Amino acid sequence: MNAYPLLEKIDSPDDIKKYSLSELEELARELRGFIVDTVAANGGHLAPSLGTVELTLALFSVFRFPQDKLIWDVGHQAYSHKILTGRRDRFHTLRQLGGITGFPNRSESKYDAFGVGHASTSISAALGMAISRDLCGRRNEVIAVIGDGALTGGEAFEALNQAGDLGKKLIVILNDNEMSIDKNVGGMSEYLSRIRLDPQYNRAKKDVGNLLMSIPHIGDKAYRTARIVKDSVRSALVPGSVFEEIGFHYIGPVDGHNLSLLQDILGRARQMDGPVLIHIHTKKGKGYLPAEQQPNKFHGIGVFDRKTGECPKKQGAPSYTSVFSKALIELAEKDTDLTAITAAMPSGTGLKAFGEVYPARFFDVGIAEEHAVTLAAGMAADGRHPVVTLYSTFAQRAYDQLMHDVCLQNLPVTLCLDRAGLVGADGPTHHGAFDLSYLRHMPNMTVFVPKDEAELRDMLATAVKMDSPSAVRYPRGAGLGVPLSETFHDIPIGKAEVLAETAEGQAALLAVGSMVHRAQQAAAILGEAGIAVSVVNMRFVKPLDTAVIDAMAAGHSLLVTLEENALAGGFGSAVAEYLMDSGLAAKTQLLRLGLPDRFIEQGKPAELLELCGLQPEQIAATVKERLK
Ligand SMILES: Cc1ncc(C[n+]2csc(CCOP(=O)(O)OP(=O)(O)O)c2C)c(N)n1
Ligand SMILES: CC(=O)[C@@H](O)[C@H](O)COP(=O)(O)O
Ligand SMILES: [Mg+2]
Repeated sequence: MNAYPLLEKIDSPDDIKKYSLSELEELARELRGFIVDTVAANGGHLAPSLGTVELTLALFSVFRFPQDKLIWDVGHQAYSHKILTGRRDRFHTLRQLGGITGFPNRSESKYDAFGVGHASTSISAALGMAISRDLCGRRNEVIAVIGDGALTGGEAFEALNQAGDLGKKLIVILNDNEMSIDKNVGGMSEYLSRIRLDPQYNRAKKDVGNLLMSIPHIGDKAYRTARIVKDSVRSALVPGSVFEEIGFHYIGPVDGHNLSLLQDILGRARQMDGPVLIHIHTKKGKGYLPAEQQPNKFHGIGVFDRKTGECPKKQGAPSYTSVFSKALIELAEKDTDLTAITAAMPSGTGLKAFGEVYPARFFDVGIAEEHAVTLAAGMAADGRHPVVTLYSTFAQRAYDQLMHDVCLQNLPVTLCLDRAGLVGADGPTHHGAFDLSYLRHMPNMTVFVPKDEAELRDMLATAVKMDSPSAVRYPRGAGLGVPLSETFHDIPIGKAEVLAETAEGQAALLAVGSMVHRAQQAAAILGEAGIAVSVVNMRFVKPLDTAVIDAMAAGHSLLVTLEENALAGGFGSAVAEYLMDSGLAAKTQLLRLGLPDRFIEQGKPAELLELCGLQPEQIAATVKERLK
């Protein structure tokens, strides 16, 4: 029997316009079933996408895409959008190598108006499109959908600020599900809950007609006059007055699962002049009980059993994240100056546990990486030692804060970069491919790269004792399963560790982080082929252990650098610069292995490493070829 009879008739969003309200409600059920089936098999962002099913159907039934432009913030809630825009038949390849990507992507579909993955960009991009439209004299609509979590990001406020001022026709839909990945934080989040608790919302839920009446029509003079008279009493009483005050028409809060109400409101918003903000209230995980009950777990999830919602039990080595989490708690017991800062990723970075043990020293700043780093700089300037833990990819946001606020003032802030290297299914928006490149040129910075989870503990302990900026970068997922010591050992700053040295070696493999173990495996393969190579765990990208490079250059004709970072400007570049500057380049060959100068696609980490030629057999073959 066909499980998705309505869905299977949809080849383009225009088909949705033919469906009656009751058919659309049935279609919403089918979409949810289809999404749960696929994510159970592939993993993905389930709970956010289940919450936006009615919104997507309402948008597609009211607007004309792709002439009208729809920009999803983060894009992790856009699975219905993907399925309804010609990608249903390929949706089973979601997040797999060569398959449908997990986020809207301009090269994947003409309906994906803007590529996303990092939060809080949608309103800026939408405003840019609205300005461009007006410059060309076109009349299409531009719509940004942003979550309450993404609204904590500074860029969203910067865009609202300008959009309210410019007065361009623009629709912003605030999808408020009372959650970021974890609990949402901040004054804006509190403000949104006050609006939801406003008796007017509860009245409006019962009396839809009244809510619709309150939406102004084009040329509604009384409304305009009321807006111009900035009456403080009105400001205090009218929900959404903050948005009104900066220049938006505010509509809401609206039940985001009431399809006909959404259709009505979107239809009216389309008729309005100027920027409009529609505040909808939705449930994260809507329609799939395990996700409704545990929206955090089902925000982004691996494969799971559709019937029970259970994930396969994790076996094997502890993750780098969990080793980091425990180590920081242990260190903070003795060092009461340590504080910990996350930008909306307490679970993902492992800092949630720190917050439970040391609530007064833990800070979740929302999706605000820039603020997180300068906040840390402020604490450090006043005598604390903050540990800012960010995903490598999101730390890109805070480049200037690291440079200008932390390094320039030589402040003792430790940046912990989780998910460094290739992350897998999230793809190019999320790979931590560039941190060694963007940290290496910051004066005063020390960059630690642990080869395994035991070294991560020791590097963290060493970094938090420093009185200057430091960064520790480690990969997503399980460690190598090495034994963990009960105590911490200092790692000498800037000193590499020689793991294997051959007197008559032709090549020396100089590796950092995740590539150290692969270098050892490659060395074993080469050894079996009768080629003896030395292996060095470089440990630091800055300062570079130039003494070890000198020694390796003296004993080997070929140096090979290995890193899970972009080759452009990364560890290998640092070695190349040193060889040139020291004159060693004249007699020493250098082979740099790492991530090529392109954005790496999504896929399983092993598949991606293979694409980049970084699996041990490939490394061995490349070295062998070069030695010829
Ligand atoms: C710059 C940046 N920092 C952190 C993240 C990780 N992240 C992805 S979704 C999300 C929460 C978004 O919450 P919200 O916008 O309310 O969407 P919801 O998941 O609740 O639908 C976070 C923190 C990100 N994508 N981009
Ligand atoms: C959409 C987003 O940015 C996050 O949900 C991210 O996908 C989490 O990644 P991890 O699964 O590595 O925690
Ligand atoms: Mg949310």
